[in-house]
Formats: sequence, C-alpha cells, structure tokens
Amino acid sequence: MKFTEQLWQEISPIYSAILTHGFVNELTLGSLPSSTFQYYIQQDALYLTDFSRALNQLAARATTPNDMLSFTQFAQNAILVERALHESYFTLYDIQPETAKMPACFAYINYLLATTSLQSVAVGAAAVLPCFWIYREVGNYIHQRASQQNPYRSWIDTYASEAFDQSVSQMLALTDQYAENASAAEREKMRDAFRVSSRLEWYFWNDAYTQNRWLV
Ligand SMILES: Cc1ncc(CN)c(N)n1
Repeated sequence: MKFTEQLWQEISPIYSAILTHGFVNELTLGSLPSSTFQYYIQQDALYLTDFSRALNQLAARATTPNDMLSFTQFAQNAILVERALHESYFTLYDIQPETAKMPACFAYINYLLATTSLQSVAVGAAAVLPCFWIYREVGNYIHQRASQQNPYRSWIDTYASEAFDQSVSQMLALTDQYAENASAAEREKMRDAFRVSSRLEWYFWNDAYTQNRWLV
C-alpha cells in the first residue's frame, strides 16, 4: 500500500465528519445561506494567500529542480486559479475583502507556515496535502450530487475539474516520493502533519457554518 493510501485510511473518521458536516451538506443541496458562504469565501481568500506562501517556502527549500518547479506552480495556482473563483463570488455578493483571520483560518495558516518553514520538506508536504486531496474528494462528492442550478456551481466545478485533479495527483506522487526517502521517525511526523491539517480543514468549514468569531 502506498504511504498516501495509509494516510487516507488514518483520517477516515475526519473525512466522514467533513462529508456529513452541515456546510458540505447544504452546499451540495444549494441551500447554504449566502452569508455563510460569504464568511467562508472571505476567510478562504486570506487562507489562499498564505497557503501560497507556504508552498513557496517548500519550493525554496526543495532540493531538486523538479520539486521546486512543482511547488512553485502549486503556489502560483493557489493565487491565480482560486483567486479568479473567489473574485467572481466577491463580485456576485458585492462583498469586501476581510482583513482579520478568524480562529480556524488563523490556526490553520499559522500551522502551515510554521510546518513548511521549520520542519523538513517531507513533513511540510504532508501538511499541505489535505488542502489538495480533501478538496478534490469533497469536490467530486458534491459534484456527483449537486444540481446544475446550484448557486455554488463554479466552486464545485473548480474542485471537481480535471486541472485540479492533475495537481492533486502530482502532489500525491511528490508526497509518496518524500515518504520513500524518509526515516521511520520522519514518516511518523508526516502522518501527524497530515492528520492535523485534515482536522483543521473540518474546523475551517465549521467556523464558516457557525460564523465563528473571536469571543474575546
Ligand atoms: C481551507 C482550504 N483548504 C483547501 C483549499 C483548496 N486549495 C482551499 N481553497 N481552502
């Protein structure tokens, strides 16, 4: 079994919790209140900027030109492709960019930036992997169930697209390659990083669903 297949097995309860979460359920049905989606998209715009920074940190620290190129392309896509999607929703809902990261976004991004700068590239790669993989799986899951009239159709189509699928496959191959060259102790850290980020994906959707804000 590939290392990444083991990773997926280990987060199975977290993935199930994501699929059954009210946010995903209502997004699929198209009944998610636009205010909930607006909170999500505002936080996600902040997330994507720093996610791109985290990928650039991996690019700077990767040892082979091929790996550097892959991470650089992922970093560029996070800004260009996903921002285009975001901007269309910003225009549609006439919303202003948010400047404050709410708790889940704050925790997730700080975790990614710390891990990609202070841990090995292998561990950093495992930490960013859920951002690719979970979105592809959730995107496909929703795509199979959502109607054409779903107001969140362009979001769904982005993450169920062939282009996104290709970058996810590339990221999976990269992670397996790092795992092959890693020690047992390092693979353990990769597992841990993958699990933490997967959890934070759940929290990210949960914050949007509950419109969570700093209480103090
Ligand atoms: C929080 C989050 N995680 C992942 C993705 C997909 N790159 C995203 N847009 N936002």
